[in-house]
Order: sequence, then C-alpha cells, then structure tokens
Amino acid sequence: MSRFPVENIRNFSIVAHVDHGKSTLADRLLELTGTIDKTKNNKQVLDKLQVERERGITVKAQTASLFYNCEGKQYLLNLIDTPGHVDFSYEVSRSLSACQGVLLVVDANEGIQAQTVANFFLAFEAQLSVIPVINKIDLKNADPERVENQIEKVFDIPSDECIKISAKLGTNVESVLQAIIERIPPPKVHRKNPLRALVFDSTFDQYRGVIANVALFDGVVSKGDKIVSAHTQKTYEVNEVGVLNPNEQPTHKLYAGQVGYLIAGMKDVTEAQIGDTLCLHKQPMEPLPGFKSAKPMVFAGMYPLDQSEYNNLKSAIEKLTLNDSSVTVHRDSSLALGAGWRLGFLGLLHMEVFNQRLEQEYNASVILTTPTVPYKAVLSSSKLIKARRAVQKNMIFIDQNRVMLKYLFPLNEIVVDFYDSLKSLSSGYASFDYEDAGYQTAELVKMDILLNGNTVEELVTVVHKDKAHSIGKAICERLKDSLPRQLFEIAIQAAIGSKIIARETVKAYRKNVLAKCYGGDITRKMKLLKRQAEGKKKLRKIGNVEVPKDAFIKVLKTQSSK
Ligand SMILES: Nc1nc2c(ncn2[C@@H]2O[C@H](COP(=O)(O)OP(=O)(O)OP(=O)(O)O)[C@@H](O)[C@H]2O)c(=O)[nH]1
Repeated sequence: MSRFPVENIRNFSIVAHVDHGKSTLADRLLELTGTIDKTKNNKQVLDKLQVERERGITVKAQTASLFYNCEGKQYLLNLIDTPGHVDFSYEVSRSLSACQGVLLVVDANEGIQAQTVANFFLAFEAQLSVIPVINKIDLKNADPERVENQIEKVFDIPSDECIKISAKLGTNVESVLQAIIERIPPPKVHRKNPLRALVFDSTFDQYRGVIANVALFDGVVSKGDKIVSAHTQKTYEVNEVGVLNPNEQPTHKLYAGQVGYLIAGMKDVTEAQIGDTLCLHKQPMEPLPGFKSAKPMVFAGMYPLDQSEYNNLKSAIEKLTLNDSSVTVHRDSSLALGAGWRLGFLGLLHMEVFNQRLEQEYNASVILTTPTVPYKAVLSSSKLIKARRAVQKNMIFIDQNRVMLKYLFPLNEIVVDFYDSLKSLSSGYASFDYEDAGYQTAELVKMDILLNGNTVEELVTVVHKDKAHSIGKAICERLKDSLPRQLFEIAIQAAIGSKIIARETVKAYRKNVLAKCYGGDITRKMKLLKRQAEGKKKLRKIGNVEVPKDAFIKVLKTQSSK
C-alpha cells in the first residue's frame, strides 16, 4: 500500500435516488479497473446481502478499492456504493465522512428526484466535490439535455460538467474514471502524525470477531500494532489489516488517506462502535468527530416465537445492530408474548429489511408487533390533544413539468401507506422524502381493547380520534375470528376511556349435555340444562378469558401488514 502516495488516492461515493443505477455503475467501474472479470453475470456485485439481491435494492453501503493506471501513474480509488431509499439515508451520511467527492447519478429519463436533492445537500454540506453523472442515456425516452438543465437550475452546477453515460451498456464510463482523478481532490491527511482511524462501519464474523471498516486520517497501522479505542479505552493487538477488493485482501499496512478493514480480536459487539476512533496505544490522540446518532421514526416490539430462543435472538439482534447502527434497542416485555425488545427504525422498509435480515442471516423467527411512532402525551382528565393537518411550507418549480412541494405532516399519516398512495395517484411520477420536524400537538386518543372487561395490554394503541372507530372495529373483528369459543360468552370491546366504540361477541361453546339423554323425560332434561347454565354463570363470573398466543400473533401480524 506504500506505492500509493496521498496525491494518488481518491475516496468517493456513489449517491443517487433509488434505482437510478448506482450499483450498475459500480459494476462497470469494478470491471474497467480489472477488479472483477468482465462477464454477463456482473449484476450489482456490491449488493452482497441476500435481502439486497431478492429486493433488488441496496440497503448497506459497501466499500471497494480499485487500482487504476492513468498517464503512467497508479491510482488507488476507494469506492463506497450507498443505498438510495430514504430509509437508509443514514448509511449515506456516514459513508460520506470517508470521502472527498461523490458521483451524483441521475436517471436520464426520470430526472432529479427527492433523494437526488437530499443526497446532493448531504454532499454539499460535507464540502465534497460533486460530479453529476446522467445515466441510462440508452433509454428510448432519455432526455439528458433536460436533466442537465435541471441540474444547473437546482444545484447550480454548469451543465458542461455533467457526464452522460449508460452504465448498463458501459457507454462513456471511462470518462467517469477520468473525472474522479481530475475533479476529486486527494484526502487531506498526515502520514507523519500518530495514527487516527475512523470506524465508519463494522460487521461481525463468527470466527474472527468484529471486522471494522476504517478510514485513516493520520498515521499508519500495521499488523501487530497495539491500538486503543477512544470510545471504550480498551487495547487490542491488530491481527489483520487489508483492503476490500471487493472481497477482503490482507495487506501489511494501511496508510493515512486509505480506506480498508481492520481485525483486532474484538469479540464483543459492543466493542467496535461506529464513529469510534482507533489510535496507537502509546500515542493516544484526540478522537475524530463521530457521527450524529440516527433518529428512529417507527417503533415496534420484537419477541422470539418461542421464549427458549430468547438468548439466541438477543445475540442475533446485537450482531445485526452492529452492522446497522441506526436501529435502537430497548428491553421490553409483554404478558402474552413474553420477554422481548422495543426497536426503533428509520422507516417501514427499514423495519422489514431488518426483520428479513434476522431471518436470513441469523435464522431467527420473531413476532413483530404493530409499528407505531413516538408520541409525547400530556395527560389531562379529557386526554385530549389538539389536532393539526398537513401544512404547506414551500413550493419550488424545478422545470416546466416538475414541482417540489414541502409540507408539514403528522408522521403517523405518512409512515404506513402514504408513499404507496402518492405513487399510484401520480402514476409513479411523484417521489417523496421526509425529515423530522419535531413534535406537534394532535387530537390523539389511547384506545384499549377489552376482553370481558379486562384490558389487553399488548393491543393498546394510540390513534387519531377520527380513525378510532374504524381501527377499533377492525381489531375486534379480527380478534373474534382468532379466539376459540369457550364455555362462556366473550365480549370483545374497543374503548376510549370508559366509552365503548366497537364490540364483537364470541358465542359460548354450548356443550350438548342432552347427548346421552334418550327418551322424553322432560324434567331430567330441564335439570341438566339448568345445571349447565349455572356452570356457565360461574365461569363467566370468574371468567378470565384464555387467549391463545397465536390469536395475538394473528391480530398483530394483520395489523402490521395493514
Ligand atoms: N436501460 C438502462 N438501465 C439501467 C442503466 N443503469 C442501470 N439500469 C437499470 O436500472 C435498474 C436499477 O439499477 P441499480 O444499479 O440497481 O440502481 P441503484 O441506484 O443501485 O438502486 P438502489 O441500490 O436500490 O438504490 C436495474 O434494473 C438496472 O439494470 C442504464 O444505463 N440503462
């Protein structure tokens, strides 16, 4: 790695709106630099996770070091491919801390979209060089000139700086490599200073422990060095350093300005915090600024399907959150579902992907409860909080056909089906991005679900006053379908305070006490029926409804998929 002086290094990221072609461009760059062989099978090579391949989207940023010869000089290009969906923008902002420039990929047909704008500003605020790349010029409806004008108008980047390519066919991709070398500055680092390495991502390997992705800002790190974590103050010996090419390739050393991985016998997932600084044990340094912690937007309870799986699930969640540090975890417990956790996610897709990764990568089976958003409640006797609807904040015309609208929404109104409705209403043209605007007052009510008068804690929800009736009714109906009949009648009720807003009844299971009673002795029949009625009365009085666990699961599963 010493062959690469700082001035021959470029660290860059590819950012774009979802599906505009980042991963395809990454494939071509890997091929052009000989990092991977050119075959027809190279499709999203950096999307390594099963969930990414199944869904065709990137959810994790991935790093690859490329070696490129240009005018007799050998360059080291460190590429970080990032996700495009709004739920994973935290991955983008972290990746940018290891870069000096970005390729901003824009689809030649769709033009600038919500995440294009959001990613541009992330890069702009981090003072990175932005190279606009207009992709998919091979499409029949491509209109690269229109997109150039949009880029000039919205981002103030002269249109002659745009590079027009087809990542799929490989057209003009070579000029992207040229632009990376000419327009992105080398990192500003000092190799003579003592080591400072920023941990910007990490994964857990069952055999080797934590594998930390590091960007070196100062100094050199070699195999055998004694290092210390600024976060935990624990010391370690470096077992292996290397670059991702795109698979791990050990090297003797890593120098300031380079990006690679480091394994130092960290066996516990809490030891390698993302945002931590690693220094030499003998020369501790001031830590580098870490990362703004992610702010979860959607919360859901997670429980093992079987309580005996609790410890396995705990360790799976710990390992996965090491790789996805934007998920928050708090212990929780429920009478029906046992011990579990309350997890915070950046959005619904993020929640689904996390769940799917747990199943696929850790073989875990979990119950995920209805997602909710956080509320701040001021409890008064009327429990009532004033409502506010969406308020328009801003409207900017990007060109004749495109407008950017800014609204203030209650989060609960947009997390579940807003994006789908927006897409279908606009025939897929509108795109959407959001950020937290703080708490607002709203007319919310706490809705209880009662079984024969007893509150079912697991089904208590906070809903908007106007929607309480329909949601309450739907839950009661679903519970009715999932509860087995018992010897006594079960009243299922949805209530706000003491007011009942919906009700369903599960009829008592009537045992045929007359089955063995042949003939017509009416007094004997009456006696048996009277005894049965008394038995039922007794049961109803002391009746504590037995709810089988899978009834909860059914109700919670249907609720969360709604
Ligand atoms: N016609 C055409 N299609 C392309 C081109 N580049 C990418 N695509 C297609 O566009 C789709 C999305 O490409 P990806 O590379 O997965 O996009 P992405 O931006 O990485 O998507 P996310 O990782 O989910 O954000 C795929 O079906 C690609 O085959 C191109 O130059 N021309």
